[in-house]
Amino acid sequence: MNLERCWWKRWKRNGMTENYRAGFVSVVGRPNVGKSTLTNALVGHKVAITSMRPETTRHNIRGIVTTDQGQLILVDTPGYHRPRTLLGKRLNDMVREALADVDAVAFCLPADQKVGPGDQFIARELRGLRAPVVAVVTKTDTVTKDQLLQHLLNVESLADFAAIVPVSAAKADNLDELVSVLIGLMPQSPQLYPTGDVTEEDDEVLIAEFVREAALEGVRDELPHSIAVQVEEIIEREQQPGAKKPPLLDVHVNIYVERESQKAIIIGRKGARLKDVGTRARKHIEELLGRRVFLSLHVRVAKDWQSDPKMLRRLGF
Ligand SMILES: Nc1nc2c(ncn2[C@@H]2O[C@H](COP(=O)(O)OP(=O)(O)OP(=O)(O)O)[C@@H](O)[C@H]2O)c(=O)[nH]1
Repeated sequence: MNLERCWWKRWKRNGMTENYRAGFVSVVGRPNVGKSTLTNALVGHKVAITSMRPETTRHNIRGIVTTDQGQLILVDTPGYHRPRTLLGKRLNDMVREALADVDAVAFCLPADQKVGPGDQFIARELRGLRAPVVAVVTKTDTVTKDQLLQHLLNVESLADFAAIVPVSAAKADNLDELVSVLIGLMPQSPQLYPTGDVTEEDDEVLIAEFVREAALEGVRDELPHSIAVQVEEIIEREQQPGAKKPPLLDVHVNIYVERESQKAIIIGRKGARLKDVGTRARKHIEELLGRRVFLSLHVRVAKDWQSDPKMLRRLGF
């Protein structure tokens, strides 16, 4: 059988036309400009964690947006920044990796911050790419119309963009327009992932990320950078005879910090803070897995792991 014909028939049957477009879009920008919030808003599901602290994203997380016109695989990247540690260097390498071979780049520039040297640095890095770059002005809900207009002019003079699209992920404003602009830049291609898929990440990666997001809440100074999370194991409990619901899943997760004093902060008075972290993370994990979970969190000290190549490798960097 002619494989190509078979694929074509399936494509047609799924209601796709020959004008369908699909491809990869790298979402880049300085730390804390709203890349992960935007990725989640476009995908319509929580695939990337967010926080008020800069440098939250530590992996290239893929989120999938499917419409009748096309499909976007968004690659949410760590914030591009001046690295202070080996981890920082690895994060920048991840961004560069995410930029290789993409079909378009969404460069996020927040409306509430002046275009600065950090943005100019990224714009220079992007200049060498073959892929078109769309400037996405994020957080438009935080400024007045006049301020937005001025910001758009400043962004325009930064580089030669394929388009400039202002959006607010928080207010779901102009997101459809951004999707349509990005799809317009994708190559003609059949759908790359089945309709309904929202991410490519393993459950373990997402579980670790949900725990890290919960652990980040309310901690200050250097502590957010010092937290790393890894799922140790997931064990299915035995099904009780006659039980109607599926058995609980035991999820064992390690939270690494760099010093004993940080361990005490994460655990909190009489373990209250850790319990709270567990409750919040469990909610997202149960949504993700669609079943009840017993989450057990262990806080461990891995001295200066951000600069320890062996530990970084163990943690997947
Ligand atoms: N008001 C407003 N706040 C936003 C919007 N988008 C993101 N934020 C806030 O900005 C902060 C940073 O958002 P993130 O999505 O984590 O930013 P990021 O660029 O992924 O950050 P890194 O992972 O550090 O690179 C969070 O407190 C968000 O709630 C928006 O459209 N409007």
